[in-house]
Amino acid sequence: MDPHSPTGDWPAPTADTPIDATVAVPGSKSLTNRYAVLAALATDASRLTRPLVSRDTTLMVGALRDLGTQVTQENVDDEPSWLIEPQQLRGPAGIDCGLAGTVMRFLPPVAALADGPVRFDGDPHARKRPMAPVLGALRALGVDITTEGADALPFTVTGTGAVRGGKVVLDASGSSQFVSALLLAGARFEQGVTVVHDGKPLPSLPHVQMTVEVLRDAGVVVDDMDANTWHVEPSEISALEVSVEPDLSNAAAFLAAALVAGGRVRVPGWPQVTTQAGDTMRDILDAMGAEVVLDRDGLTVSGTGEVSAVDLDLHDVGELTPVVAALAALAALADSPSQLRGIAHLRGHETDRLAALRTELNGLGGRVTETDDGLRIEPAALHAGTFHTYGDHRMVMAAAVLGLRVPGVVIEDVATVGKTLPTFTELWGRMLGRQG
Ligand SMILES: O=C(O)C1=C[C@@H](OP(=O)(O)O)[C@@H](O)[C@H](O)C1
Ligand SMILES: C=C(OP(=O)(O)O)C(=O)O
Repeated sequence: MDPHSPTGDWPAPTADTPIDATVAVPGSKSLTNRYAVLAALATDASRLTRPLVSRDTTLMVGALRDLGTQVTQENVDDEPSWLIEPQQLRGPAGIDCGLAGTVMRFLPPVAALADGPVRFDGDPHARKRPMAPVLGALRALGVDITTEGADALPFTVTGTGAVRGGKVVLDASGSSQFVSALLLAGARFEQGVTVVHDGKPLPSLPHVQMTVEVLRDAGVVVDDMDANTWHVEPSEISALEVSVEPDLSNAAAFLAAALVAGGRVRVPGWPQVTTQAGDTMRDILDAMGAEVVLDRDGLTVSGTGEVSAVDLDLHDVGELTPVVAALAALAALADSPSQLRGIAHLRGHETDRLAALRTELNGLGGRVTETDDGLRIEPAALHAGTFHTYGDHRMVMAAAVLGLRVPGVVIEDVATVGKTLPTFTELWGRMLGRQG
């Protein structure tokens, strides 16, 4: 947590004039934590420039250190920079996953390569997040895992220093992270790994594509030609020398601000080509009435303050849902409801996001209903009130977007945004021309 960031309740600032701001967004959580895992499994030292420094990535670094990896965190030219030196992975260790899906899913296969027991636990709500498919898959590959109840946190992985590997079939309809987890460590398994997804459609596919791409960057051979099947060849993992792209999903709230308040927001360094799911925000904002321009300097979004209703399938980009739902709730003048579909798996995210968004938006006067696989948001005038955040960083971001237009929105436990963006309130205040 940034020592200067507010904690407790935070009155969300309104936007009294159109915005004209440039917002430099820190590095991607998903890329930072993938690179960190691969660096710990690599043959030599890796250098990550501009990694995200937040609760989720700090937990990842802490866990890798507990497993024996050396991580040196420095600031070079005012930017964070990490030197990650792989060592023989070892137990015993106790890993705090916090509420980070990437830590609780990506590290059990890494712990399986350690020599000794590694116990995993996390925040109270983390014990409710789905884990069974990845634990079952590891057991099928010969790994010893004991749980203390259901197949969820807390559990202990007892490695012997090597994993046989081979083919596993699992149902990853609850989270793409089950697949990514096995692929990230799979090159270090004796037979590599073949992962077959069998079940309802896999969510967040761009995140699996991101995993495949970072593995290829590290010299690993991955076959992803067939749908729902991935094969990782056994091999060494090469050291990485990478600069982390800005987190495009974290950029979503700032871009949304331009649409809601009118004016424009620029995000420098927006990649021309990326596997980040957050890139889809360009199309979503366009559909909601913004003007969106991507050029070599970055992304610029301009809006008039009017938000259009939308019917969107967010299956691939579920992490954008809270901010998109806030935008849809501000489409008060639209003559039709908005529908957000394909996101049943959000019930297993940081909190049950469908229930949380319905409850909190309705608490401000919204007319939101939950469907089997998403949300239906009818036009309604919103009013002041407290917006509860359930330990979910993206609930804070959604509430801040609402607060731009609805006076008197108070965001409960604003510090929870530190899961991925500890400097959120500071950046938000600066975007609005005020102190954060
Ligand atoms: O692998 C990743 O970095 C992520 C995958 C997605 O998870 P789900 O597939 O569980 O939605 C995404 O929502 C999460 O924010 C990050
Ligand atoms: C679902 C998310 O995170 P996690 O990596 O904890 O699953 C998210 O950031 O929206």
